[in-house]
Amino acid sequence: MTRPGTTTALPGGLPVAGPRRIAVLGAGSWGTTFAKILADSARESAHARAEPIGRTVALWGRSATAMDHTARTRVNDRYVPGIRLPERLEITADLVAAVRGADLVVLALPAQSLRAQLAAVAGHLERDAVVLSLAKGLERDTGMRMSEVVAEELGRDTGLGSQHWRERTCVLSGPNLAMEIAEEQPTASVVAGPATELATWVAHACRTRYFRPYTNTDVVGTEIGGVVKNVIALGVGIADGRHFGENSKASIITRGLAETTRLALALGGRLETLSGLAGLGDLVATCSSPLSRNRTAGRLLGLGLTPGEVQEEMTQTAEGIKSAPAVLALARRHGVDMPITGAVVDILREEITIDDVAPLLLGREIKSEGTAP
Ligand SMILES: NC(=O)C1=CN([C@@H]2O[C@H](COP(=O)(O)OP(=O)(O)OC[C@H]3O[C@@H](n4cnc5c(N)ncnc54)[C@H](O)[C@@H]3O)[C@@H](O)[C@H]2O)C=CC1
Ligand SMILES: O=C(CO)COP(=O)(O)O
Repeated sequence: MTRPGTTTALPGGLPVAGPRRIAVLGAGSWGTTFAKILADSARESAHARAEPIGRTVALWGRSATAMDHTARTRVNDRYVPGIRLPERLEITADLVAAVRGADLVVLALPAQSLRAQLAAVAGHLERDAVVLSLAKGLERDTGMRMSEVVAEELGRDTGLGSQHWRERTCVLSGPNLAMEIAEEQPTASVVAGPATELATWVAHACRTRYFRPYTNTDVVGTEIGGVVKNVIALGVGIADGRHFGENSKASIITRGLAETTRLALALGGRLETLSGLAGLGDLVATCSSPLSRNRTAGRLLGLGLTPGEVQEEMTQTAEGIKSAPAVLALARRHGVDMPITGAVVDILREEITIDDVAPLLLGREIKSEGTAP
């Protein structure tokens, strides 16, 4: 059955057999790794059909020096050290060349940079292109999800209207620590789109023997799961930095899932999404792994560094730091109680000290368990 607000057909102008050219914008850890997935997928599916590889994949990064170096060495030393990138992957700092003819454009940029980059690229996008957002953040000033930013910004800049882009925008989220995937460790993920056909079209383009995308049409739930788990991972990191043990961390993870689910449901997301890869799956991976930048940032806070000192220490994006206040504001607008997010925001604003956080992280009133407020 089709859900209200979803469409059933592949939008016009798309090759049914899958994208012919894919551009990945953003050559950090996830963009570089995802470009590798796409290039490997193109090779594997051509091999399975005993056909030549018909699909090109380009990875764009803003630094000409860094992209030159990566193109020459086939390794992105700074973000995914030691991983050799597929020979056929185009590596470029030329934005126009990257997106020319691309029928799938993947956005692998930090959430707060996305709008400006969309404005820069809008004039060069193919009208029928599909957009896939990988970012796990809310826009700080507006509280918008990335798919909303894409539809609004491209709708305005291309003159095609936000509905045109809403029908063509998918998001990908799940337990996807980039470095593990770059090492080809088996991993699952979720592609959510406005229609199953479109999500499936995208999923086929990023399926490899080590990366397994599932599909759904719950764009809201999938995005909220990815955004809020970063904030909860900050909370778990704080507990870790305070040398609290596994009980504390499991308690924060579990109650963190409850508040994430409350927010997602209030915004129209679905319960099964939050108990799936984009909810529970990502939360567990991020909160358990020393590879997580958000957990690491939280840990530094727990060890007593100020938020400013933590920002200076972090060489990669920890989205939760900038998104946490926007998550809390969004929750308040929808009357959703998020005590762990609230405590993390208080710490980031230096309104409470790390010594006061233990009771706050798990609320203080006696309530019944479950996701209800
Ligand atoms: N690294 C990971 O394991 C995963 C990351 N993500 C999400 O992917 C998004 C991107 O994160 P990462 O690749 O990890 O970040 P990163 O910190 O590794 O790299 C960010 C990249 O974006 C570039 N960049 C920053 N501002 C820019 C701008 N204004 N214009 C153009 N390029 C700009 C940087 O130069 C860098 O290449 C984030 O929203 C993150 O939450 C999602 C799943 C996994
Ligand atoms: O989103 C991620 C794993 O799914 C990456 O988490 P961090 O951004 O905390 O490293």
